[in-house]
Amino acid sequence: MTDLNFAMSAPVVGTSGRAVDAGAKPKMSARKLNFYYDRFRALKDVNLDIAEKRVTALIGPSGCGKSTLLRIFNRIYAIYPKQEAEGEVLLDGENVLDPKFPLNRLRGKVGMVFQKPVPFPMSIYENIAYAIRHYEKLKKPEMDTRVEEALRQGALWDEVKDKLKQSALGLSGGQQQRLCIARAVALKPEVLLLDEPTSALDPIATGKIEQLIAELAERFTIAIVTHNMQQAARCSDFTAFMYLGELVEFGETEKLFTQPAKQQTEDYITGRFG
Ligand SMILES: Nc1ncnc2c1ncn2[C@@H]1O[C@H](COP(=O)(O)OP(=O)(O)OP(=O)(O)O)[C@@H](O)[C@H]1O
Repeated sequence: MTDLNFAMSAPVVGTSGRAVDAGAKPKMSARKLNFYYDRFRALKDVNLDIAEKRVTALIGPSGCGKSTLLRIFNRIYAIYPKQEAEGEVLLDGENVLDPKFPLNRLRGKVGMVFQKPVPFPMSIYENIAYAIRHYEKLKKPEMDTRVEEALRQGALWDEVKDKLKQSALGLSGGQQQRLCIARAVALKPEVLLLDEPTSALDPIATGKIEQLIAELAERFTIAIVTHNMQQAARCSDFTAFMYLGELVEFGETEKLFTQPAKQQTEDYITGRFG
């Protein structure tokens, strides 16, 4: 598909509860995006818009290229040999794949949270402060405020405020993942990429992260890779269904799950394959 049309006549409230209306303008866009692991073409001419301050879910069977696509959005692949992207990824109109777009600037604007929580082996406070220090020089009281703000945004403050000096490795898996989200939002990014952020968590911790995603969508543009279709339906405003490296269908989540336009999408969401 070529361009996405966010301009709709009447405002619609999506399954996430947020308005999916004409106000959803593209924040990040993939244009004719191809990706190669050496000679293997993992993405094929992908065109996709990620709407500003909305949640976009990437779904599809294992190996279809969801994580690859997410990893291109913050150029994380660039550290690996023999991995190459062709085409463009526009962030507010600027091509972030252009080597002239500084990596540090990109990482400041586009944060990422991985499947397995990866807190640094240091205190809860330092996990946040260490990330901030990479970008900003703050005095102690300002840093304290920023750390608190980030932990509040990560919906973790109340649980950790009395043990900020304790090791982050002592937190539960769900708390560790919220810490990783707090660490990402502490840098005040514009876009948050979440790569299966709940796949290692139990249903209660998953519920907390989903609630957190809904809160964060007020401030950030979010793209989430998930295997869990109920999660995509609950959390996202737009959904992209991918298959074998191609973007098969993209649209409002509610529509895609209730009236998919393509047979392949219908087969996948009804569990006929994948
Ligand atoms: N480092 C790599 N080297 C070679 N091929 C890779 C590499 N990483 C992924 N691939 C291949 O690229 C394709 C897309 O993989 P990707 O991890 O993006 O899929 P995915 O949809 O995220 O899958 P999953 O849901 O299983 O995580 C797959 O065929 C995969 O085997």
